[in-house]
Amino acid sequence: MSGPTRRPAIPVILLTGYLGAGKTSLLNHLLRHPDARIGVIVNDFGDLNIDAGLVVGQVDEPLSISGGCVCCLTDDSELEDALVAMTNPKLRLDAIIVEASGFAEPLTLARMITRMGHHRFHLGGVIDVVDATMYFDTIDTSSLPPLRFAATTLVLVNKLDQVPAVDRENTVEAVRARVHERNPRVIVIGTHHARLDPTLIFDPGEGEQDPRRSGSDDGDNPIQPELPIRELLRQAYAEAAADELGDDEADAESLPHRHAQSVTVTGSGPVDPDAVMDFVEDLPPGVYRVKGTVLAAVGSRRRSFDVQAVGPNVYVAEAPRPVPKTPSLSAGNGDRPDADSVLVAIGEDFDTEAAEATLTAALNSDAAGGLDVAASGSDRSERLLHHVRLHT
Ligand SMILES: Nc1nc2c(ncn2[C@@H]2O[C@H](COP(=O)(O)OP(=O)(O)OP(=O)(O)O)[C@@H](O)[C@H]2O)c(=O)[nH]1
Repeated sequence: MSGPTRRPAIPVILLTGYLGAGKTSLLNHLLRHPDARIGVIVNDFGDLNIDAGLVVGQVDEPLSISGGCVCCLTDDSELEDALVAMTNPKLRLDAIIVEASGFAEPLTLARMITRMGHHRFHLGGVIDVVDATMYFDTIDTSSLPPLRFAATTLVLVNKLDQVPAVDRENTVEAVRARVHERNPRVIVIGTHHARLDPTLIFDPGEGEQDPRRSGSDDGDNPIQPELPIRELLRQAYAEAAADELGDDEADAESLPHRHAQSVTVTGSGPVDPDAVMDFVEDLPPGVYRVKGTVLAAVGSRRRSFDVQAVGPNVYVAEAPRPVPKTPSLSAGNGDRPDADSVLVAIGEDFDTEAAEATLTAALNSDAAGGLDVAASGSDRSERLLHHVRLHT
């Protein structure tokens, strides 16, 4: 999305949840995705329980790579060094997931990542996994909803297979209501075995496709991009997962199994930056992510910006080159050779028509004559530029 000299910042996703809720299951599920290249940081060495077959190398090495990377930290102060190391373009990672121990406080962790403010990575969301059968006995036991949801962007109500089929919807709804009492912007999704559609939280294969992260022009110390055994391991795990389902398959089919929805909108000419920021700073209900590139008038110049939002976290960076001629942002968006800007909104159960209408207006304000760019371009870019300054 951005130019040849600037590498896109990698999203850092925090994975939190009460003991045994399903954090490791989610991690393993994401690692199994055939296109995913995920860096993993586990800050509790003793609890490391990632599928060993998906991890190559010794766990006490600072970095190792196959389907995913593992860096085990026994000390939180090492976190920033590990994150910086994982942004090495040779690793071509799509995302870095930090699995916190069961007792970690999401708010504190989120603040820690944000404070680091490193332009090579940014907070890409906080996922909290809760156990559908234990939620009201463990993390939500007082009259006030848990504070942890203030920092959360996505809650998985996991282990729904252990709830009678007739009660599943109500169970998710009860958790959703409590979470929303604390933070109405959190997306709440029911899962079993933490089977989450990965496109909700990162772009599988994005790091692989991005030549700036390939390091291929960098001859020394190459890291083998793909271990031959990787595919075999994925097949083995896919078969194991099928066996695990076994006779429960039919029942599992009746479990909520939703996929992410997405809307892709393009625009020509400079966007209305304020309208874009209105959208990304206050995402409509159900929209979890927004990503793309926009062309904006800043003073007398036109500049392109990479824009990302995950829940309440907004990330904007200057894009040295405009939107690619063939955006590969989302399935079904097709070729849009004339686009100056493109934004994709991703979420679950959201009003796609309303989102499309709002974004279309924001990205085509010039054509609609609704914005006098020459007169107001600079002022209207101020919020956009403010976010850029936060990461430089
Ligand atoms: N029946 C059922 N079991 C699950 C589900 N998700 C996870 N489990 C099981 O629950 C146990 C705990 O899951 P983990 O993924 O290890 O949970 P965790 O949050 O990483 O656990 P800690 O690291 O101990 O905090 C494992 O035995 C999983 O196989 C689910 O949706 N349904």
